[in-house]
Amino acid sequence: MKGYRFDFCPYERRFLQPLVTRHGTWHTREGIIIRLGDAKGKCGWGEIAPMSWFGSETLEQALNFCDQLPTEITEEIIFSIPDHLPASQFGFESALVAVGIAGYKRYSSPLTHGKLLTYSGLLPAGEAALNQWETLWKQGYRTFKWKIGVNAIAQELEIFDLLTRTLPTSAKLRLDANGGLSYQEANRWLEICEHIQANVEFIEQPLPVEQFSGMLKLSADFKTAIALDESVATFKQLEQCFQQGWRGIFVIKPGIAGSPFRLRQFCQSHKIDVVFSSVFETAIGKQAALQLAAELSRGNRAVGFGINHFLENPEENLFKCP
Ligand SMILES: O=C(O)CCC(=O)c1ccccc1C(=O)O
Ligand SMILES: [Mg+2]
Repeated sequence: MKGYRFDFCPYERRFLQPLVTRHGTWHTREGIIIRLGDAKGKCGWGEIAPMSWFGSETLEQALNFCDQLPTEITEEIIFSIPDHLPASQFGFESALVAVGIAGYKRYSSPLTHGKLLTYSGLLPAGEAALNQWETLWKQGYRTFKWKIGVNAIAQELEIFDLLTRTLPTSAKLRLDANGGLSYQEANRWLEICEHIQANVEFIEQPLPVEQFSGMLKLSADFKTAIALDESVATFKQLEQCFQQGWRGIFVIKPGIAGSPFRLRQFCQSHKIDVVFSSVFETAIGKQAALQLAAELSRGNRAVGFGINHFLENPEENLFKCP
């Protein structure tokens, strides 16, 4: 079997604006860039960007996995990466596709797939959203995501009221609770969403992962759509939620969803309503994730890959690998 020379290089980069969610504040993104080289000197890059608070392996587990691999690896090794290392499965498989796996059609860019992706812009949590949506609007964003479940509900509802009154009517708003609402609070948000003029595209992960039946009930009780995110972080969870009857929206973060080959098969055989979303990866992981998004998006849901999240843009100096 064909062997590839394997190198890897850890990176870290600071957020321009720290990401505030109900899980706390995230300042620095750490990950691993990997490189596979073939005998002809061609190489393919991939990225492992774990998010253990979301259900993927930790950075340390990914680093340990890379450390124990030989410097020459095969497709067989890559396709047998265990399921508890989903971000690693994504990184290695995308590097393999990039170096040119036999019999696999490679897409040169998301734009050449015949579909233009539209992008959702991420607003900061709290009232900072009020004076930042306009900048994103001027950059062309028409779909916005705002984090909720961070501050007290009364305060967030007040900001929401102001925000929905000032956003242009053609704007779409996504509310991402990161599992931070109680069942009652989720009902309250959804009731308000149904009685306003503004266009709320969906509420993302209103309840904690354990409360799947609560989310099924919310999606049956309200017209505003519910999207699962943390509940479907890895492929196994995605499959389980589908089997348990979820027919609402699935947020897919390819960077932590595991094997892209398996994800592609699943999305092609079950016609699910998907929103693709970033894990704040570098251009390397983003390119691979957006290729999948362009290929597998149905309908016209904006992808959650906004720009300008980082202070350092270190792609150019990442590769001081041996
Ligand atoms: O999906 C988007 O629109 C942006 C990405 C995003 O919100 C996100 C990014 C990193 C980690 C978690 C999340 C999230 O959806 O909760
Ligand atoms: Mg989310």
